[in-house]
Amino acid sequence: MTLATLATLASPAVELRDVSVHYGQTRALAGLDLSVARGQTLALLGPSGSGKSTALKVLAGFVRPTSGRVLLDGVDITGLPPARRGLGVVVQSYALFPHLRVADNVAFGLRARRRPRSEVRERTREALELVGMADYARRFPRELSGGQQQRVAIARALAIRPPVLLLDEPLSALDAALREDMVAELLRLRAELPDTTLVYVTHDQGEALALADHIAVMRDARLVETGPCERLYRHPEHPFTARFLGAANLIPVEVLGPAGEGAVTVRLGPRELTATTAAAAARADGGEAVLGVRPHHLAVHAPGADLVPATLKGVQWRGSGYRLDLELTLGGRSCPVRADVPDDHGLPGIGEPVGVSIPDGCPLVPAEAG
Ligand SMILES: Nc1ncnc2c1ncn2[C@@H]1O[C@H](COP(=O)(O)OP(=O)(O)OP(=O)(O)O)[C@@H](O)[C@H]1O
Repeated sequence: MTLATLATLASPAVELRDVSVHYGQTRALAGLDLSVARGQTLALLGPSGSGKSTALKVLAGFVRPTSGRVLLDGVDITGLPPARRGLGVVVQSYALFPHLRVADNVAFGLRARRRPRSEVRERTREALELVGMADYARRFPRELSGGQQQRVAIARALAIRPPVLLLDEPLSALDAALREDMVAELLRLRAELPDTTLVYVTHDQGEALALADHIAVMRDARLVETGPCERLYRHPEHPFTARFLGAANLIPVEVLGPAGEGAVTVRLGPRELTATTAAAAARADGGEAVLGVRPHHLAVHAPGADLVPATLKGVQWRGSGYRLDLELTLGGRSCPVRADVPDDHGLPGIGEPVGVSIPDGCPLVPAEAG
């Protein structure tokens, strides 16, 4: 193995280095650094307008960055047109050619690359089998359901055997039930293509957690935080991550001091709790910090001396349970929070006092960051 090959293997599969994009006066990306390892699935997660699609388009080559570089296996491809990058791209609207049959849609990229006929036939069949659409090869896109069209779009991207597959909200046009099915399909596909690197744009945290092994959280043209899914969910370092990934309530607490490895004691109303800390949050020692408490971690009781006093502000029935709007009273300040509880037994009327308990083990995040 040559040194050059070794260097390629060690490089991330795709990388954005200090990439900025301006569309006229709009800044869509501001100094984005992103690196995706070979075989990794990275979800780009963030609210609408945060720059996710732009980041993907820069990787695909559809948008030229105002500044910064794009690397594929360590090689600078910033100036390379999309077709010469050899990446698979699937966008929101399936963009199948309506006048071509399924098989011809899938074969399109291979024919454009002037591959021999036998190879085109073989790879088209293989790609359609991979997405479970081999029986539909002769149909036209209009004769398929939305989910089936989406699978064909994925097969078309896969047919060229791209080392990197870029998916931009591929399920956004589908209804909820079909999305669930497609997430399961994509997971199966993922398992069959362990060496393919996947970048998946979504604003749906459930999809991101189900499909990705790493998540990059974006907001306002910038990367907020990136890391393995579980780390980001359980130990977010930024309040925005805690809120966006798991809808955590951000409750101000007083940090009292360390409580062993990766934990601190905090005071929340009348209670002392143990909170987990990531490296950045540990710096909040003694300072302003907030506890990220997910709605299903709050429990609501009748008022009590060792409970956080609160007022019930609203109740919504959600089918599988109840979503409560509460206002915590914390040393004269009030803090709105949401709680998800399984039933409404024992709940007082709107405007009445309640007591709230919060478990140990919620993540502490610095209040000033994010
Ligand atoms: N072609 C364009 N011309 C001008 N502004 C654009 C263009 N494309 C995107 N923008 C702007 O750039 C910003 C980032 O857009 P982008 O599509 O990357 O966000 P996003 O996070 O993918 O959003 P969504 O989830 O709504 O698709 C937004 O403010 C958007 O309005």
